[in-house]
Amino acid sequence: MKICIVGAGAIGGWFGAFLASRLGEDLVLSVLARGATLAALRAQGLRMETGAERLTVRPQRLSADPAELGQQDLIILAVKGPSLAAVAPAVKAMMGPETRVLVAMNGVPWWFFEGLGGELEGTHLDSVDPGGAVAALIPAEQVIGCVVHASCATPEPGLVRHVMGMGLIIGAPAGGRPEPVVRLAELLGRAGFKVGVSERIQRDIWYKLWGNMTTNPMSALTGATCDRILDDELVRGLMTRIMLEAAEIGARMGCAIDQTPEQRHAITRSLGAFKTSMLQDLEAGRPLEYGALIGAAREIGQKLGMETPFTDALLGLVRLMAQSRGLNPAA
Ligand SMILES: NC(=O)C1=CN([C@@H]2O[C@H](COP(=O)(O)OP(=O)(O)OC[C@H]3O[C@@H](n4cnc5c(N)ncnc54)[C@H](OP(=O)(O)O)[C@@H]3O)[C@@H](O)[C@H]2O)C=CC1
Ligand SMILES: CC(C)(CO)C(=O)C(=O)O
Repeated sequence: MKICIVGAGAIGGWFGAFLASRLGEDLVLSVLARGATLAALRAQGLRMETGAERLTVRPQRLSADPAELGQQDLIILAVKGPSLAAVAPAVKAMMGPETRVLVAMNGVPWWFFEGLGGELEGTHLDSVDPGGAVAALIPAEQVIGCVVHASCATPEPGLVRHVMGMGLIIGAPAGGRPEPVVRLAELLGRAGFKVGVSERIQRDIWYKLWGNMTTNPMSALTGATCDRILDDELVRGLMTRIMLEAAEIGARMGCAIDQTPEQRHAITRSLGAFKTSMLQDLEAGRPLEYGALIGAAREIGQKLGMETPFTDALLGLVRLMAQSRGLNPAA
């Protein structure tokens, strides 16, 4: 099987290292990378620290040019939201009619309303895919959605630090249990991931977003780890207000959440002191992915005619901070 990782950072590297080390010869692993990451992968291989284990795998093909990597059976797309539009043509270049693209990214994806049904079916979100360029290149029929329940970091290019979690939930935008999804779940399971198949993956995405849309921006704004954010009753209270808005949106669009914000806070709090990927980006001077994490919630609310004052305030703050630090372009 030919698998290509697009976005060989924390999550892409985590996928690549487990797949290559556990599936060995059944796999031809390619990595599309550039700059310092490509140089490090060429010089030292893909390295991962997971618990006490230190792994180094050697992907068979490494390139910044998708033409050199060729057509793939599976592409694992694990870039941050702000890189999506730039990388989509490279994904397209490696796709044939049977290729599946596993979208392992946080937030609302560009294909969210392709197959969900309900009043927003077919809706396009500019906060995620301005102008629809990504949707035109990567059709929803070839996408497999994915929720990642893990935490990883890249202390240096080509090195992944796996902090916790092996959980994946995957599913097709149109729902059900189509054969390619079931086969992929089996393959990922053989590589050591704990995989669930969802018959309505948008619900799982919305539920994960329910945590990330507050925790990630709050961590970037405050510089605090998740435990400290949730132990501060004023910050936690604001997060609760935002989550109540998102829960209402979810209920309207068929992604109802069967929990209270306090129950969700307790789950995140139990994970202890860790830095969200957005805080890691801030510290590394990289763009922040607020579009898919919180801009999308506001945009969906607007399309449903719902007011989201707390969500809007958090979006305004994190967006302005990112723009004033020169991390994201001014709108
Ligand atoms: N980290 C975590 O613990 C978790 C992250 N997630 C989500 O997973 C997704 C990926 O996050 P994460 O792995 O942390 O991100 P990283 O920033 O660690 O990795 C993204 C990678 O994409 C690469 N990339 C970006 N643009 C291009 C391009 N044009 N060509 C080639 N490579 C490119 C970057 O390379 P370069 O350095 O060259 O820009 C980088 O290596 C995000 O949506 C995140 O929210 C979900 C759960 C947990
Ligand atoms: C907070 C965490 C690790 C939750 O899984 C995450 O998704 C992120 O850092 O973006």
